[in-house]
Amino acid sequence: MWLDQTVDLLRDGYVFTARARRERSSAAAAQRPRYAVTVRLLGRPATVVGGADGVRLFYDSTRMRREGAMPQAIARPLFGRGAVHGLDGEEHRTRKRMFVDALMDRERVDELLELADGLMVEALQEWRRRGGGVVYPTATEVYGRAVIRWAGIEVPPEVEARRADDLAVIVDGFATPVMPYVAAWRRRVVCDRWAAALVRETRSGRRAAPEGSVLARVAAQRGTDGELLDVHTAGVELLNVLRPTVAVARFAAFGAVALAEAPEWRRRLADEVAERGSAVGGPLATAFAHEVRRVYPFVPALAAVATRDTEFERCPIPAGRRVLLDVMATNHDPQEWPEPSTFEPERFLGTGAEWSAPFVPQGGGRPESGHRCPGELVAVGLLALTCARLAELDGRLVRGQDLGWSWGRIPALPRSGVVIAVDAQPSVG
Ligand code: HEM
Repeated sequence: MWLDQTVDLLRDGYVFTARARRERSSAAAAQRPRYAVTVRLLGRPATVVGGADGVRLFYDSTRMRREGAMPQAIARPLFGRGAVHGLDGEEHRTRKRMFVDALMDRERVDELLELADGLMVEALQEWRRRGGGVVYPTATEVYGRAVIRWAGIEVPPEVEARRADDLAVIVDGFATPVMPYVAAWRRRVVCDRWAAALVRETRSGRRAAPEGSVLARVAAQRGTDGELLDVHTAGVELLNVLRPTVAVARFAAFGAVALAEAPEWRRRLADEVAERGSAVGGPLATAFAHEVRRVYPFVPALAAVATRDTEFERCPIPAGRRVLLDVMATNHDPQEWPEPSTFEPERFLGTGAEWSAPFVPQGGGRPESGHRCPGELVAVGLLALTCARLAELDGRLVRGQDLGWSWGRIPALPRSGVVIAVDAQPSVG
């Protein structure tokens, strides 16, 4: 068996699978599989799949499980111990229903988006006063404050800001040795304690959580045995709503870059806000957000384990083999996406492409019945309103900043955070 490639994965990040495919399949170029390549990670072989067929295989729960798929060294700091991400079968269905009920209710999500929009307008007014600002930290704080309040967690504003920062540090460092990873773990411990205390206080009646709020739901959540989840696990799941919402700020930074590179879309989005009198839920801004999620890097790959012998592109996958879904390559598959490198939001205008098999920025299949992300309404809504407000702001990128990112650093982010200058204008909103 060939050498372990875990170090290559840490070094190559997003381009690891592409590089592995190129190196392994050059000998058989005529018969080159589109996705299938077997790599060796953490001492075990793993087979890469992708494209629409790969997505169908990966989300076939009769052939794949999640338990043991993600290395604990990554899953623990990012998702927390006992999180929904690693569950299977009835246990997963029971836990997942809570997320789907809380996060896929359009009316409730609209309340979150309106709250976030109000905070975003305030933040951008402050930018106007100061002559500009930086997209990533601003979006981190706005999304953090909004989701904490919407989740039914009443805490002082400085705690909202601190927790938003903690959660952003977890996302930033979970896959990057050494200092970012240590920082991520430190913040994980702090956030776990905080979230467990919120659950404990809610259960004991010392804290009021509005009915139907995320906090009320996690505090009341039961396992398949009918018992309340232990406070640690309930807290972990509370954070599994807050943390990824804050992480949408990474897409916001990329969205700001995309807007700067597409002046025509900037005009269209600004006009849409003016016509609709709202930045929430605009069809053009929503299509723009989908295209940002398709084009820019966030999740590189997902992991499962085969539960029985199967195959992909004639490559045998024995039971027990780790399987990686190549998210980045699937979102850029030239057989599925014409001119995949071109930024073109029209692909998502009234086409339903956001529900097509090869669109997997937040996983594939159905959120109700599989592991697909239940937070897409939230993520797309926040990203769309942010792009719409930035379009309306009509700022410009500050020259000389480093908008590049490292393909080796997961998750990616433009290095400058995206610095925007704004001319003094009368305030709107
Ligand atoms: C930054 C934008 C986001 C990205 C890129 C993202 C991506 C993903 C991906 C790739 C998965 C795994 C899918 C799978 O394993 O098959 C996932 C799962 C999940 N996401 Fe998101 N997500 C985002 C935002 C959100 C938001 C805003 C929420 C909550 C408000 C959320 C909550 C979850 C939860 C609870 C799961 C676990 C689902 C399960 O295992 O059944 N995510 N997300």
